[in-house]
Amino acid sequence: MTDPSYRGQILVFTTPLIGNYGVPLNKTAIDDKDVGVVLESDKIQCSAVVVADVAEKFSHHSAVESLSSWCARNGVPGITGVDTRAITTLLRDQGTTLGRLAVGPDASLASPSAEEYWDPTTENLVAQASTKAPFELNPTGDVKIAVLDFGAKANILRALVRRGAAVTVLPWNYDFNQICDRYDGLFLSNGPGDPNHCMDAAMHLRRTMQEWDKPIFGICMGHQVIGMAAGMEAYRMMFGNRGHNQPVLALASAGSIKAGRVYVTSQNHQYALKLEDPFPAGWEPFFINCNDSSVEGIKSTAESGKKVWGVQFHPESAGGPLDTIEMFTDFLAECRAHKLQLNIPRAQPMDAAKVAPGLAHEIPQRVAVAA
Ligand SMILES: NC(=O)CC[C@H](N)C(=O)O
Repeated sequence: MTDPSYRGQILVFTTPLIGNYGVPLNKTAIDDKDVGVVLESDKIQCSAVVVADVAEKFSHHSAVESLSSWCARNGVPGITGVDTRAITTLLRDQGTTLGRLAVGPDASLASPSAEEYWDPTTENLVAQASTKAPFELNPTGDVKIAVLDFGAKANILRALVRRGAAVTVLPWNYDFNQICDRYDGLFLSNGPGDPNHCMDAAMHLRRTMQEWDKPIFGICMGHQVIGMAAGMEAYRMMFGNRGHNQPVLALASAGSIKAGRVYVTSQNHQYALKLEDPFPAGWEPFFINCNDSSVEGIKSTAESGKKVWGVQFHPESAGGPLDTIEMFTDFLAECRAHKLQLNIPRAQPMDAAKVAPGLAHEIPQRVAVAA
């Protein structure tokens, strides 16, 4: 409920009893090593929740309030006592649907006109969810990562900081090209709504990918923006992929990921990159969804000389399986290797004939540095 990617959505829980763990205290003080929250952001992001049976009594050592009191404090409506199985069946048949919560006598049998349904996808929800001003986490980290914030989950920032990165979080439409020299890697976050609202970011990124050869990694919305910058198209799926048990097949190896393996992943998306054959020059498919064959990841080819990856799923989990969590380690390892390579002084061209007459052919022209 606090994942900013759910902004604007009414969530229908298929688990019948919801709220029995209660809600923990969500601290909101950023210190320079922590992202400042326990949950995925500082507030409830979804528009409403629908649960079959809400637990008023909660029991968990870290809980401080019930689900309904938390919703009330956040001004987010919830409805209970409805048949979520019937709603799920309807959504399974007709796909994600515009919805509306109404209670009381006036609501019964009322059939609102189409204009009475708010369609969140018409708005740029990313502009609402993104940070308004840049901020830093763990400034003393050894590798400097810029994060384009489309509505980042806290656990993504945590995954970077816990692996030693100094993280600068930038607004979604910030032109990174102006400051790219200061960073060792670029990360593009998850975010709510239609990725086509982020075309400005994709255009900035297109230039970055042409002119900057350091590692770039994107998750979910970030992956879609990378795809759009590479010339691919993002479309709205009839059935989004959600939940914590989505199997994806790796089609290429990179870092900890091995081609041919299936990884179980956490997902939350309504849009996807269109599967193209062939892929744009310099790009290849990275992962494919085992259930619906949708694109789950793309990467730059070895021949392109670039290090760019995007995944549609959530390696940071929270919640869900940790099968792909090492992708953060892989990304930072690439950034560190790249940084090391840049910092090692290159061999100066020498006048071979003067240094060692007769041995000129043995003096290496370039020093190769192992990654
Ligand atoms: N979690 C995300 O980043 C989702 C991306 C995009 N909003 C989608 O629904 O496809």
